[in-house]
Amino acid sequence: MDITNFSYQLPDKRQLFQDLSISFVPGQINILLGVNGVGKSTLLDFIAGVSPNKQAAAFHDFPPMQQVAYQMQGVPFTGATTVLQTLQMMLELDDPSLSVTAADLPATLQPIAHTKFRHLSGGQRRLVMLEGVCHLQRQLYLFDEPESGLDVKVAAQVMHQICQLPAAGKTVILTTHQFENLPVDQTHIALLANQRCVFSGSPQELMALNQTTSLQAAYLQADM
Ligand SMILES: Nc1ncnc2c1ncn2[C@@H]1O[C@H](COP(=O)(O)OP(=O)(O)OP(=O)(O)O)[C@@H](O)[C@H]1O
Repeated sequence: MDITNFSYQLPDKRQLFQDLSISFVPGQINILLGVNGVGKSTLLDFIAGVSPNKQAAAFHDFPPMQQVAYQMQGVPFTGATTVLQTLQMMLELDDPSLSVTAADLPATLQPIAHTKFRHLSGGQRRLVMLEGVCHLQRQLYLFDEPESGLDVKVAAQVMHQICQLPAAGKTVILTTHQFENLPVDQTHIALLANQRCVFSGSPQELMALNQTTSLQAAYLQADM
């Protein structure tokens, strides 16, 4: 899955990408890194097809929109539905005959199965959305800062859940600013800076390039 020579100007005429070429590895966890505002979420929007002016010629071998599950930042549900009703609605997107009960939910969600969304904390809302997105049957999963706002223990669980997807042949692209829980095996890193992709490779290659054994240190030393 490649993007080649992709340029994009924001509505206020600032150039966000200039001849951006970037690759993602199918069947792996692809981690999109870069400082705040570099364009990670915008790029996910283009990959997901939610940005209307996608320059199709620059995007190669991505699955069609119907095969993409996208967990955007924020939570798109109103407060009136319960956790179970929300997950049921998401399951029905794939197959109206599917149903979910409280007993099917992971232990973290069972106690809040019948709680309305408006009574959940921000972190709990994110957990529910993650659960729903992971159960959709898609080829490509996009997660925009899936650990943001979560307690360290829950964040580790979230990353563990996401890391199960490649074992089922799925491809993941995620953005993050946290390094603690990032998997280093079967992982591809793409680093955005200065309107381009300035590094593409494994975590080991990024660490070797910057002569460190810490991924976070390698990121901090990278040329951005
Ligand atoms: N609708 C919009 N109109 C104008 N500018 C926008 C719009 N959406 C995003 N931007 C700008 O695009 C730039 C990239 O934003 P984006 O959210 O893609 O960055 P990011 O790398 O995901 O940042 P963060 O790590 O903070 O989430 C930012 O400068 C932002 O202000």
